[in-house]
Amino acid sequence: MTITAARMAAVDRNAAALDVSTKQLMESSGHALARAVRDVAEPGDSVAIVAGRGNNGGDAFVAARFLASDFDVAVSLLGRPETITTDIARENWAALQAAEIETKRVLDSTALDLGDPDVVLDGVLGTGVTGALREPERSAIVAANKADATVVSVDVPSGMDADTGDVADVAVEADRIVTFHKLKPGLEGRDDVTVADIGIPAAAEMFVGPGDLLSLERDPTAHKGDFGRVMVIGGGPYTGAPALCAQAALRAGADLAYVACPDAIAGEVQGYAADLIVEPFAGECLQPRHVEDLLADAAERDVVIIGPGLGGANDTLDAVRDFLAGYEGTAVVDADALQVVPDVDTDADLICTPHQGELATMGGPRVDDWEERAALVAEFAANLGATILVKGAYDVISDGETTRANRTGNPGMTVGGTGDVLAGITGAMASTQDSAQAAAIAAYANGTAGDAVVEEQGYGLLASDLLGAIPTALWGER
Ligand SMILES: NC(=O)C1=CN([C@@H]2O[C@H](COP(=O)(O)OP(=O)(O)OC[C@H]3O[C@@H](n4cnc5c(N)ncnc54)[C@H](O)[C@@H]3O)[C@@H](O)[C@H]2O)[C@@H](O)CC1
Ligand SMILES: [K+]
Repeated sequence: MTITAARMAAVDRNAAALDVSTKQLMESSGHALARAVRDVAEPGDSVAIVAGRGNNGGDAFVAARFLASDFDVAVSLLGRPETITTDIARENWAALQAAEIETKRVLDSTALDLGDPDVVLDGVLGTGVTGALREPERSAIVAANKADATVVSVDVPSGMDADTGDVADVAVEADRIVTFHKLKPGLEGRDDVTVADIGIPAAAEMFVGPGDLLSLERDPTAHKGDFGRVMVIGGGPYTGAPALCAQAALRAGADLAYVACPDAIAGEVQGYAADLIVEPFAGECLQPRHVEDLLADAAERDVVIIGPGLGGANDTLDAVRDFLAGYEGTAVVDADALQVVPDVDTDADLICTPHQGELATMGGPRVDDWEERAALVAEFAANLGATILVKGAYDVISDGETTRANRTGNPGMTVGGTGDVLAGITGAMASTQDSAQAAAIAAYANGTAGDAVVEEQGYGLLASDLLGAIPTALWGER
């Protein structure tokens, strides 16, 4: 199992939210590095530590503190201490000064002199490298490769892309690599790598947390359409459900939300919100005769959400079946529409959002213990070939490969309509994220919105109260 740089940053942030700070992780990283250096060095050997200004360098500062009593340690910082990019790395640099451990500042590429060390510890660049190599980092990498020393790299050999293993320019030729938490994809197949457990709790990966929202950062050059055109197919016996769902999609950042609904209720749906683009079809409920037109419209949109307020009439369910059979994009399936999923033959990428009763109707597992449920839902999702988000006190999300759980939300959210809101957020997320991640973020944000509303006003929450709280849940405090 490997982990990408982006996922690692998310897990790190989730760990911090679980009260395991990045500084604690850095301490573990530095300790693991010091152990690796001890394995290749004799007491009294000289150890040249080359550190960049990010957390990769911070790990190396910690290692220096662990090694200084038994080795001849000298730390070279590539740049001025004021320009160290993170507080925790800067604090660990300060700790070296306070302990009177030998440090040097390398202010230009010609100033780096490693001497003739027995060991070089390479903390120049880790997973945070971006763009072409700059100075003095580039020269430091070249100097490390020239040294007649055993080279130990921190996390990844500096200059290498951790996700791909690509070296665009030069990279440190490491004899040993100590990587943290999990193997990085770019290091796969090498026999010189140690994976160090740095104390990240399993919960930081299992439970959706604020780190999962890091992928929602927006590029300032984005334009209309980049964040999704979401189409809700819903309504008939109910009018509020599709309107709530489509509004939630907008609050979750979709650019445009379309509601395809029977013309008998179209005016009512539009009346709830001017922001919606209502596209009526003839009659009082969805029927097979509407499917051809809906498929043509859906092909122009990024994501479809089918189910909210549709009802469970036989011909409506037939229409859902026909629609999914002909659709090839991403579809969030909710409410009555869920029951057709097990026997539909489709090329669509489905995200099903059942509560536990609906999951049982689909032929899925019904167990009380959430961890047991998670394992069974993963199996069920794999067999179905779909992503499933099972709503509950602990929401479970799985695409059969990745399984997550969500703990946000509260008993006030058992009120009608919150599921429509969740489906809407899921649809918006699915236009920029892969399906399992979209569902995970949606569950987290929906619950966070509900928690914010209840904190402010107490119970008595309406699903429509959630709408205004969605943006802060997604883009507020990280
Ligand atoms: N995410 C985690 O959970 C943990 C990460 N840790 C360490 O943190 C590292 C990632 O730290 P950061 O995100 O601070 O990033 P890095 O330390 O990998 O690199 C960022 C620094 O490099 C400079 N830089 C970036 N691209 C450059 C280029 N092309 N040429 C020259 N300089 C360049 C930046 O200005 C910045 O100073 C990991 O590799 C690992 O060593 C550990 O501290 C423990 C926990
Ligand atoms: K490194």
